[in-house]
Amino acid sequence: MTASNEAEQNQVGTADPAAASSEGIPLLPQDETPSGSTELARELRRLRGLVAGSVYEDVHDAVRTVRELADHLEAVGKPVRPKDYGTWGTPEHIGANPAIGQRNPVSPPLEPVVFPDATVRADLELGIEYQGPPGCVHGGIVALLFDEMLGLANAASKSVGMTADLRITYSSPTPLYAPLRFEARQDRVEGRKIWASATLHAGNTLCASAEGLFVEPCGIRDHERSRPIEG
Ligand SMILES: CCCCCCCC/C=C\CCCCCCCC(=O)SCCNC(=O)CCNC(=O)[C@H](O)C(C)(C)COP(=O)(O)OP(=O)(O)OC[C@H]1O[C@@H](n2cnc3c(N)ncnc32)[C@H](O)[C@@H]1OP(=O)(O)O
Repeated sequence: MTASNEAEQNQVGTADPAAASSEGIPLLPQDETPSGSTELARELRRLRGLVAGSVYEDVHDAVRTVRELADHLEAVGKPVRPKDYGTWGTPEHIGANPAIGQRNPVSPPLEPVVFPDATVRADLELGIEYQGPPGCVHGGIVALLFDEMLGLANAASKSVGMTADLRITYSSPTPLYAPLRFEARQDRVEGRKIWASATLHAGNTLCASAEGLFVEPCGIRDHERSRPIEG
């Protein structure tokens, strides 16, 4: 197997939509990492919700504990730097993503599934740590998740690019602690330009919709695909 084939095999977001049932199949692998990083991120997500969503009389002991934990992790961890990935979409790259990264406590995380028509869907609930207006999801968080969903819809359709233009229409407040559904699809491709669109519903209510233009970076195709994209 060539290096670029191997890199492509390891890429996430490459599940074949044709293999999906009408229930969809996960677009990204949802494996627990043997190291426990996924579990660590899950507990830190809990902490984010607790810290953002509560007031405490005295947290000095908790501060000490968390500081010791951070010192320990800093001492024993091996940093994963962008220049080490070699390519886009590897577990090391995607794990740190703020929308879908299983290693990133900032990510909800989105757990997208793909359907045979290459539509990508993600169901989730968002808590207080994502709040904008009282009881509602922050508009910037909605934009982040739309950007990711559009990117994933492009990945499912096997042509991807950098976000060049992202337009969001906020139609109705997006509620916290309510089942939300994102759906995204690639609409068309012309040369290096890719258009995709998405919706966000809470039940039957359309909360927001998005349209994005993505531009395929030079050097992402074929044999050059595993070349890192310089930002
Ligand atoms: C990419 C490979 C991925 C592989 C992954 C596989 C696995 C997937 C797994 C997981 C998916 C993860 C998904 C992540 C999602 C997150 C996405 C982001 O957050 S991206 C960061 C934010 N975006 C930027 O930082 C861009 C900054 N801008 C640029 O770098 C450039 O401006 C760029 C690349 C967008 C275009 O630059 P130029 O030099 O390559 O190309 P020019 O010639 O300027 O434009 C090409 C065509 O596009 C139009 N164009 C460019 N920008 C436009 C704009 N803003 N509005 C309208 N048209 C625009 C131009 O008019 C031109 O059109 P004419 O060919 O003449 O018809």
